[in-house]
Amino acid sequence: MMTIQWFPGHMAKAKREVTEKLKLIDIVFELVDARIPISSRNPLIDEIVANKPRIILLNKADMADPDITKQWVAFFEKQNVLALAIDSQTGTGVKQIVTLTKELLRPKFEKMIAKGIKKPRAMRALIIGIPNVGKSTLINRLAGKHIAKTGDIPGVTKAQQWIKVGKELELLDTPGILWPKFEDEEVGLKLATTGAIKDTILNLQDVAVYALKFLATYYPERLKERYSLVEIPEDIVALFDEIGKKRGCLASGGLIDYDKVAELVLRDIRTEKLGRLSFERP
Ligand SMILES: Nc1nc2c(ncn2[C@@H]2O[C@H](COP(=O)(O)OP(=O)(O)OP(=O)(O)O)[C@@H](O)[C@H]2O)c(=O)[nH]1
Repeated sequence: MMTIQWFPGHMAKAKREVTEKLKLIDIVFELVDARIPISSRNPLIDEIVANKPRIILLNKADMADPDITKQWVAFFEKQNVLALAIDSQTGTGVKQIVTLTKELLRPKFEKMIAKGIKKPRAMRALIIGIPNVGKSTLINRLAGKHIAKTGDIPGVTKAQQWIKVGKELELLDTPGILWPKFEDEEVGLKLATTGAIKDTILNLQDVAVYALKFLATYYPERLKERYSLVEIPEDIVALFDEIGKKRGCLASGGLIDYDKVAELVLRDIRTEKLGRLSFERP
């Protein structure tokens, strides 16, 4: 996983690169994290993509709360944006991307045929998303074999290549990478909780405090069960203490090691020890 420093110059360059790629394609697959579908979007995406047909792909849906994901799909559809829950790692939902794309682009291609083009070219698509959202994994999944390297270095320009997805669809081999809205503190905390940004960027204890408060509010039963709590203490330090005592996160002298507690809780969240969690609701 890469940590990208998004300086204003980098942002301008990323935007320029995506804008260039947009000229080549018919449809955008906007990849977001199903657990945080708003925080994992680029703040300027609507402006940048503007009039291109688009499908929002709620990736890593295997890790998200299925009921909440359904609500998100309905939320986007209410705004006239097609949305689809997928799991790029196993391929769940991925076939539907092609079906939806065909439906969405049919009018455009029927027009081409009406103009006398007998054999229209393949439909062309671009995957766009913030770092670590699963772009390379999805490209590999759509390609059916390992073409794009996962963990590719972002921003390295090379000749544009098309990857065939069946007969009717082609995908640009390099995805569009855009930055998240990380000037917003809560967005940063959500990105860190889900592991989208490196743990060295934010204070680990701050992230765990945020995550635990969220769990206490929205998933109290799972929190109790995981850490064998009879009640969830109101006070966040007391909650850290309880979890630390139960799990043996101790420093010398028998004191609770809060960094260890934070690490443990975040690891548990990211490895689904508390089940499928969504950190954003419509
Ligand atoms: N559980 C789950 N994990 C996924 C899914 N898609 C991708 N991942 C994992 O998420 C991590 C990031 O995936 P990548 O495909 O490298 O993400 P990317 O968007 O190409 O990342 P950058 O190259 O940093 O821009 C990897 O560990 C993947 O295995 C998914 O649908 N479900």
